[in-house]
This record gives sequence, structure tokens and C-alpha cells, in this order.
Amino acid sequence: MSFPPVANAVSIERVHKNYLLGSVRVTGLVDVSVQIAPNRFTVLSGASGSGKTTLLNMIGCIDRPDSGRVVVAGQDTAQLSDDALSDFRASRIGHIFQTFNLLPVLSAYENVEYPLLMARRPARRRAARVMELLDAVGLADKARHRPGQLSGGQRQRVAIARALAREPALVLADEPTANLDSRTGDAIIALMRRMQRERRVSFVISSHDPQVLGAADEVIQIRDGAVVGRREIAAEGAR
Ligand SMILES: Nc1ncnc2c1ncn2[C@@H]1O[C@H](COP(=O)(O)OP(=O)(O)OP(=O)(O)O)[C@@H](O)[C@H]1O
Repeated sequence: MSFPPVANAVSIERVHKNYLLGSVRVTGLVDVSVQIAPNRFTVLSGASGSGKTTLLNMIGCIDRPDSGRVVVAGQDTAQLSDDALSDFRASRIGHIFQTFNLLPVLSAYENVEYPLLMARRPARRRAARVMELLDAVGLADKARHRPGQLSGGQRQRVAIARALAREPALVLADEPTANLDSRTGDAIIALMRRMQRERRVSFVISSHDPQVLGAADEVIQIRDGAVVGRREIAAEGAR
């Protein structure tokens, strides 16, 4: 399936989100408006508890805002029922997590294949896609290994391949280097950057890792649930 190009990968308009902890209201996001251009490597930065994960969860359709508009890859998410939102999320958004979140009983191959099985892709197309992706992340020779037989960096490579399996418009990564040593983290950042450029996909990453910030096209600073600054590093295509 092909999709028309969109002006913004993400458009967030006046989003508010609170959490209830018992009877206590905890602020997640306060009146956040932000546009994220497509085909870029955008980093959300901020101290612990500032609201990065909450914002990423809004963009990733994992959670809905209390009020405001969330448009992802041209789709106003409020227009979708919960089931349609799950389908949209699975087909258009890839997720990468701090703790990798691979299925431990499946091999690297099967972990990458899983979203394609869910999408009912025919077996031959699945096999070609999985091997192309494992090759792209440098793990073609580890296809039969389970996560427990792989290093942290290798597990994150599998997770990157899995996130890209369905050719999403957007890949979201929540602190993707937090559980890796700095050298492995650097390699993972370089891999994500390369995938972003080669596959013309938008990456939005929450991180306070200086190495991740250093790789960004743009940094969006979050504090106390609000966007407090933006730093443009380079125009798209200029890096
Ligand atoms: N499910 C929840 N229930 C209650 N409060 C929550 C929930 N999720 C987040 N919060 C609160 O919302 C605020 C923003 O949290 P969030 O996880 O978005 O921050 P963060 O910037 O991602 O932090 P970190 O870098 O530590 O992951 C914090 O005060 C947090 O305690």
C-alpha cells in the first residue's frame, strides 16, 4: 500500500493529559502544541518525569489525550475507534523500547516476522522481508538465536528490524540506549540514523543521552509537561 506524502509526521495541537493516582491528579502534559517534520531524526529531551514518555505515548497511539488533537502521518487519531486505532498503530508506527521487549521464546527471525504474521503477509514475502531486515541490521547470521542468546546491542538491533518490518511512516524509540554501554549505544544510534535516512522514515526518540542528542536533526525540550524549547540542528537532507 502507498500513502500520500504528509506535511507533518506528527501534529500535536493543544494537548492536555493528566493522570489520576488515587485521588491525586498528576500532570502529564499541559497545553502541548508541536509539529514534527517528516523524514527526520527528532529527539524529545527533558529531565526524568518531564513528560517525554507521555508525549511519545500520545504520538504512538498507546494512550489518548484528555483534550487536544493528535494527528499522526496525516491521520487525526480522534477519528478512529479503539480497534481502528490499534490497526493504524500496528501498520504505521514502529516502536523501540529501552528494554527491547522482544518475545523471549521466539528467535530473532520470528521476532521480526511477528508483525508480518499479524498483518497476514504471505510466507514468501515474509521470509524475504525478514532476511532483508536482519541483513540490514547486521544480524543475518543470528537469525535462529533467541534474545537470551544475544547481547543487549544485538537485541536492540532485532527490535529496530521489527519496528521497520511493516514499513511504518514513523518509528518511536523510548530511551533506546539507556540499557546499553556507551560504545554499543553509539552503534545503535548510528544504525537508527542510517535506517532513518535510507528508508525515508521519521524517527522520534525520547532520550537524555548526549550521544542521541548529538545525532538529532532537531531537539524538542520538555519541562514540567510543556514544550519549552526547540533546537534545529540541520535542515532535512543537509546532514
Ligand atoms: N500511568 C501513570 N500514572 C500516574 N502518573 C503518571 C503515569 N505515567 C506518567 N505519570 C506522571 O506523569 C509525569 C510525566 O511522566 P513521563 O513518564 O511522561 O516522564 P518522562 O520524561 O518520560 O520521564 P523518564 O525520563 O523518567 O521516563 C510524571 O510526573 C509521572 O510521574
